Amino acid sequence: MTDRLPHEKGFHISWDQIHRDSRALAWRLDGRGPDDGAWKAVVAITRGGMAPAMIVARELDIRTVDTISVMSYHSGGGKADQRREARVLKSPDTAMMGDGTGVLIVDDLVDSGKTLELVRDLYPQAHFATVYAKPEGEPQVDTFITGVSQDTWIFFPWDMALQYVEPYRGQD
Ligand SMILES: O=P(O)(O)OC[C@H]1O[C@H](OP(=O)(O)OP(=O)(O)O)[C@H](O)[C@@H]1O
Ligand code: HPA
Ligand SMILES: [Mg+2]
Repeated sequence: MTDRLPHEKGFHISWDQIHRDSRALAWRLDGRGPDDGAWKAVVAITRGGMAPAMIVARELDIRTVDTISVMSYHSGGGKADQRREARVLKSPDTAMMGDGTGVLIVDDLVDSGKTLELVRDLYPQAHFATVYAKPEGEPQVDTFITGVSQDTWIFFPWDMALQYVEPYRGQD
């Protein structure tokens, strides 16, 4: 069961498209680190940020890669007053992270911004990059490639499978 509702539109991303868009993100970030443009490390926000982070690390030849595990969930009682919250399940290496200076923190998308808000509180000097961004979360992200409307649900390739669909004009 996803919290997909009440999203009106679906944006279906193929492996090829997430690869192309993640490479575009890497090229956008190249040379923008604090130390003569270099980045110290890449940290993926698991799990959705792992594929984009791997591509960014490969494109920018960064070999210090770590993860921060964040789980978002709905808190509160009935559906109406449920708030989207997030908590950290696993942290990256403390010595490497410091205040986040020189660290690229990568995720697949920002929606409400709750996930990035939580991580930014921990590492305020890090650079936050996502492949996709919805308007509500844009204030939390420093660099993103493609904006999508708030009422769009993004389907990632790891959440989908190729399957048969009936012809447009069914047999009589
Ligand atoms: O801006 P927000 O409203 O916080 O939503 C964005 C986050 O939600 C999704 O992760 P999810 O929490 O579903 O976990 P997963 O990446 O492990 O699937 C997505 O990968 C982002 O990390
Ligand atoms: N797609 C997939 N996962 C998500 C989304 C989305 O649009 N928003 C929050 N998590
Ligand atoms: Mg995620």
